[in-house]
Amino acid sequence: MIEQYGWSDLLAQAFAPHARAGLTPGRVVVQQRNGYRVLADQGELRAKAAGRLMHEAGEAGHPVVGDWVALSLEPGQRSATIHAILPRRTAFVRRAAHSVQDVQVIAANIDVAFVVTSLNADLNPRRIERFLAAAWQSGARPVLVLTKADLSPDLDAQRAEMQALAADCPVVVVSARQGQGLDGLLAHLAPGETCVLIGSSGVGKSTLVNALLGEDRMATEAIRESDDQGRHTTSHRQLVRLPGGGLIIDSPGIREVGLIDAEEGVSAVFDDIEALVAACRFSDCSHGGEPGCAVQAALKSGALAPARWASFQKLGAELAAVEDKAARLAKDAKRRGQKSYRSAKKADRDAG
Ligand SMILES: Nc1nc2c(ncn2[C@@H]2O[C@H](COP(=O)(O)OP(=O)(O)OP(=O)(O)O)[C@@H](O)[C@H]2O)c(=O)[nH]1
Ligand SMILES: [Zn+2]
Repeated sequence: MIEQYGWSDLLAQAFAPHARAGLTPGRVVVQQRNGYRVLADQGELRAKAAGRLMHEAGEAGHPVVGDWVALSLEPGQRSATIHAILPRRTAFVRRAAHSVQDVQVIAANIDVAFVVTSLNADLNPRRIERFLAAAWQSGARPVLVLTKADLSPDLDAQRAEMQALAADCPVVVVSARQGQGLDGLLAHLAPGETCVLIGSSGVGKSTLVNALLGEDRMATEAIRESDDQGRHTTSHRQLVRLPGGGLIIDSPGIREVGLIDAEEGVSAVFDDIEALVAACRFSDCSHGGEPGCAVQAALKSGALAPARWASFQKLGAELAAVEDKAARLAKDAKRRGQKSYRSAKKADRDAG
């Protein structure tokens, strides 16, 4: 069962200590105000996060849709407790509303981000760039999707303009209305991989999701109607299997992820990582194994997804070329009264 939701040998390896502790793997498919629904080999279960997990982890360490988790099952009941989250491969985050330091993870372990824009209206390059940046920063592979091809005044010119903007990322053209281009879009999503659709309101995301779900959508609705809990959920099902074997996460939060922090620009999406870097014990930490490295700790706990860290490093290198980073870091370190790793090492040597 869980293989169909993207379970892999790599995940099984990461899960091994939890398996030895008698826990069961599952994937969070729905996040509700008062709990979760989790897909395990036993089927879909209601789940609550263990108090310890909620208290010990910051907000970024709370389970979200797409997370792989370690569960204990209540015998005879269709409910479970989440004890741990496996390290996230990728993650969409935004700053938590109540705090600048804290980040909120919206969804995890997404392989492909379809950035959707429609061909009937004026194309907005800045907005598309922002959605593409949000996709890159999550660690997912972006694919630019041009919808409503049937309404395009000049398809070839628009496609060329968008391909130039999207650089290396693939561009696909679809018309959900005419049922065109869906196979080309799905070609970017392997079985067991997870995708999201992000983009502005009205560009045709819902229409596209419905087209991709096809007949399975009916089955999804039927499952919800017969929900034996007898309670209607306010949030719709968020992680769903597509007929072709891919998976899709759909929720209002994820759809608009690229619009968050628009004012501050895309670099604001990396605030959480900058806070981690500032929390390393040494001001010149290379995050490559020094003691007291907050980045390595976050990678290990799963609070920071490796692909996000890789994107940050890539962008960080680019930023360093345009601003005097060294001067800024030195100033920051002085303000915090941090010791440099190199000078601490030297002091150790001198003392010993
Ligand atoms: N002509 C044409 N219209 C389309 C196509 N796809 C979607 N539409 C129409 O565009 C409008 C908006 O589509 P939605 O799917 O609701 O857009 P959305 O991106 O989900 O919007 P939000 O739910 O606000 O995020 C609807 O009236 C659709 O019928 C298409 O391929 N061709
Ligand atoms: Zn570090």
